[in-house]
Amino acid sequence: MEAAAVASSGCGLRCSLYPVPNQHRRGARLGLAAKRQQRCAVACGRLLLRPNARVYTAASASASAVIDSGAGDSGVRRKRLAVFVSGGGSNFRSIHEAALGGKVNGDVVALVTDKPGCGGAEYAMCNGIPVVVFTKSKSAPEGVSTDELLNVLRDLKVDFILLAGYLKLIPGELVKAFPRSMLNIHPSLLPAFGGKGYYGLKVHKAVIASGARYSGPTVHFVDEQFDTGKTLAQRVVPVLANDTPEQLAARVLHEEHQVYVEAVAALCEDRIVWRDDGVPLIRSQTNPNAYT
Ligand SMILES: Nc1nc2c(c(=O)[nH]1)N[C@@H](CN(C=O)c1ccc(C(=O)N[C@@H](CCC(=O)O)C(=O)O)cc1)CN2
Ligand SMILES: NCC(=O)N[C@@H]1O[C@H](COP(=O)([O-])[O-])[C@@H](O)[C@H]1O
Repeated sequence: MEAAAVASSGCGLRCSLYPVPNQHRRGARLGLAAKRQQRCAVACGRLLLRPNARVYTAASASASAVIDSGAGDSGVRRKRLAVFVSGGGSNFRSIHEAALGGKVNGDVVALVTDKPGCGGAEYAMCNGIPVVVFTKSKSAPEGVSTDELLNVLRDLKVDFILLAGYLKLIPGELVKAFPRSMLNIHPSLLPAFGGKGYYGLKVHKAVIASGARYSGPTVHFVDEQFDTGKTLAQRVVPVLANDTPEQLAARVLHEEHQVYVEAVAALCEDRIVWRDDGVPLIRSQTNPNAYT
């Protein structure tokens, strides 16, 4: 299937056949865009391309144009990020904006989703970020397998994976392929209120029902199970006497946007230090002897 067609992306923009110059790029643009063998299912508006389709899209061109982004002022190489999203994607957006604004020493080079119609995927398409549908399902037959996804991530030279409201279990093969390189954000103070069944508003309902007086987001490394990887950062918010789950969710989400960007900034500046007992710490940007 040739993607010479141009799809309306539903966001007022149209996907073109050229790289979209809205990523924060410090390195040379190599202009490798040309026709390439497409390994992934790229969603461009309503046009969903199957694996192995020979395509020439804004998304693939845009991604392949940033092969070597080089080192920034800090001397630390700019990192390449894949963000996994199932929903609205506000954490994804805050990370993308932080990358564009220079707060994060990295570029979002792919959005991976199990829900091609979600807000996060729409935002990616509107911003020239390739969308990969993972995994294949009845509702997303254009999805890729784990092996195909691994190939795409290697192709895109992804350094780090960031789960941001992604609701499916990450298979062991993928976890193993990105050791100490995959983060998740969870909307409670883990290990409380985590694991299968705890996602979105269900978490906040359970927190309120428990009578806990404090909650807040946890950023953690991803292991093979839901929410059991090592904690990297947390923020605390009060649970108020008359809170609804929606009110608590909004208070926690506000903190998520700050703490995830700070954690990703540290990751991309190589400021994560692993203590001998396996606990990851963040080295302060301003004081190299201070850790949180
Ligand atoms: N290998 C890992 N995969 C994922 C992790 C992880 O830590 N290790 N974190 C989750 C995110 N997560 C909370 O942070 C989470 C998401 C979803 C669920 C859950 O119970 N999901 C339901 C399906 C919901 C849906 O599709 O609508 C289910 O699996 O039955 C629990 C925790 C991301 N993946
Ligand atoms: N267990 C995973 C989980 O519950 N994740 C939560 O889903 C929301 C996604 O919002 P967003 O799509 O606006 O970033 C966030 O609150 C995130 O912590």
